[in-house]
Amino acid sequence: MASRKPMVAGNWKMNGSVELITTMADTLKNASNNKIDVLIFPPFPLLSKALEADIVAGSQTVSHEDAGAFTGEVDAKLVFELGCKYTLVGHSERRSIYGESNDVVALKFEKAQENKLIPILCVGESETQREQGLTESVVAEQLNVVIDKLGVAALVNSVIAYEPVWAIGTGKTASPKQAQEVHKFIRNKIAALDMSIAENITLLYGGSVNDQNSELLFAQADIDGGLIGGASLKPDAFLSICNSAQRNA
Ligand SMILES: O=C(CO)COP(=O)(O)O
Repeated sequence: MASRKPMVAGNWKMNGSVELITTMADTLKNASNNKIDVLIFPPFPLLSKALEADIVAGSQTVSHEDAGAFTGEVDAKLVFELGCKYTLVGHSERRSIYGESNDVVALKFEKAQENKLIPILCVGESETQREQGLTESVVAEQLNVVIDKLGVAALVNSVIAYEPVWAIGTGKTASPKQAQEVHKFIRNKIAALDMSIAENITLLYGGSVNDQNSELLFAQADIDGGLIGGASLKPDAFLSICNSAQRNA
């Protein structure tokens, strides 16, 4: 019997403000979070404000190094010490804009877990890759690099977010059927290695999720919640997405 808990996570990217933390904290008090996990990934300087306001918060990335002369980087140990439970790793914007390879993403995943953070591993194909029928092989490779390096057991304390690159910030959401197909592929792939991990791992969908489409997406059997970009900057829309997840929990 699967025991996975739905999750709604807001990735603010390079957006937000101290004021938005306050508004969001007030709004999220209305989200009864007992059945789902609700969390925010604000920019680094807002993390302590979010935690002080009782928002569960995580970082948008962590360094793949422990410490040292890496100007501008932030290490996982510090993020954990601050009070965070989660970090994103391998978001497609980190991969495409900052050149993070699958190997670097796997190192970040490892550093997160070594420092007691739960990594949310982002995977997903580009539009061209989908058109070429490569969706499953791209997603499989992104997962394999982590599994080959750390073993399938490393997935126990992790979350996977399927975010098709063509759906991010474009308003082109994957249909519930398209998203479910890839989520099912991911769960089956893990199940081939370990059934219990596959049944219990939380799989999020991300890419133009809003308060109009979240209900149907979250109703899919293998979609356990969402990683929300733009709509997570609008407290009312974000609350309404949380409520959809709650209804489907
Ligand atoms: O990248 C995303 C979340 O990590 C999705 O962004 P949007 O919801 O703005 O498409």
